[in-house]
Amino acid sequence: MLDTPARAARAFEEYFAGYEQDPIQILDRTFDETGSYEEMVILRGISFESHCEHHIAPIIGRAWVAYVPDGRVVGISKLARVVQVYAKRFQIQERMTSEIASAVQKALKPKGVGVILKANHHCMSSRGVQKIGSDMVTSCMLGCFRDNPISRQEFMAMVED
Ligand SMILES: Nc1nc2c(ncn2[C@@H]2O[C@H](COP(=O)(O)OP(=O)(O)OP(=O)(O)O)[C@@H](O)[C@H]2O)c(=O)[nH]1
Ligand SMILES: [Zn+2]
Repeated sequence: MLDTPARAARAFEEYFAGYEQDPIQILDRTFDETGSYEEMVILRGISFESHCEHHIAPIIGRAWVAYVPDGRVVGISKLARVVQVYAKRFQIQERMTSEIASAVQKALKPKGVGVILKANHHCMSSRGVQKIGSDMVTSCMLGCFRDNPISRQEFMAMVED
């Protein structure tokens, strides 16, 4: 175990690398050659690994990120990168959900943004109350996803269990 302190420090640098990255900058490059595409764009099932800020235990889950563009779209990998940046910080799931939605809203100024996260909290399974198999589901709906039930339903229908 002689090398463990240094190894653990390097691992923590990876776990929390998201503090060095700016989500708005990631979303900065947009494309307006959309061929007048106006419908919803959804990136489904983006896997993430985060750590809860209470126990520094893993939070393992998936994210669904949707937006309705208003004249411009972003490279689709950038949505996954934004999820990754916020995951690689100390988190609670509620804040991570709203941070992702706010970043997409701020950078793209779309007609609306929807974010759903489903995750297993290891602080609840490997310790403490020791409940395996329950996941936590959180959502943040902005713009038309908040105001228009049809947009919200269209998004929810794309989120498989
Ligand atoms: N709402 C929310 N709670 C979380 C999240 N991650 C961990 N927690 C909870 O944070 C709480 C911290 O509660 P404390 O009572 O201070 O800690 P604890 O004594 O270790 O609590 P137990 O986990 O119940 O043993 C626990 O209930 C965790 O389940 C999260 O992302 N969102
Ligand atoms: Zn925890």
